Amino acid sequence: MSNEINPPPFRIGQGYDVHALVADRKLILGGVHIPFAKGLLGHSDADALLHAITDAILGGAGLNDIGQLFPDTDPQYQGMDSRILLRSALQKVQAAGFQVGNIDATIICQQPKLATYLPEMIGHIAADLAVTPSHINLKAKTNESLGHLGRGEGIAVHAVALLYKPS
Ligand SMILES: Nc1ccn([C@@H]2O[C@H](COP(=O)(O)O)[C@@H](O)[C@H]2O)c(=O)n1
Ligand SMILES: C[C@@]1(CO)OP(=O)(O)OP(=O)(O)OC[C@H]1O
Repeated sequence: MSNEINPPPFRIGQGYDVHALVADRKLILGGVHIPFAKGLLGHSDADALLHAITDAILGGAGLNDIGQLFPDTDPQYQGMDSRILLRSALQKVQAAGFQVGNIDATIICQQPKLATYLPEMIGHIAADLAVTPSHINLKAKTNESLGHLGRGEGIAVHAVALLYKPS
């Protein structure tokens, strides 16, 4: 039987984001303010973790990407809390008939150490995606001092999302 007539109930999505670390900005990841000498540069609050997850769920649903939905040329998104963008993306994903199954993400961050902040980030993401925290997994890795990420010039995030169509 053709997949077009009877598509599988599961879809995967992948997301990636990177932002530069600069002075005089707050470091916000997963909606958590992390005390550090630098923060991420961006049009919004530059929450690279939430942006990668937003792109993963949008990608899974075939809904383009965060920059197309929320352009960085639009003043309404300046300084925007990225949790609002994530919740807005979820509404679009749900309107397309999908729910979030689980999320797995890796934050590539030479400094600061993030492990103690991950549970709070998971709580925010779970609440915003209307799932329990057991559906969200986050990992932090250094870049072993290699390259621009290893020199602490920025933070990057890779995320995958499993979406399903409720039967
Ligand atoms: N920003 C980070 C980076 C890493 N961690 C924790 O350290 C462990 C070892 O990281 P390596 O990159 O050296 O493999 C990692 O598994 C995390 O638990 C962290 O908390 N914050
Ligand atoms: C979130 C948006 C919108 O404010 O801007 P930035 O904070 O610069 O982040 P980016 O990861 O470049 O993604 C898309 C944007 O349009």
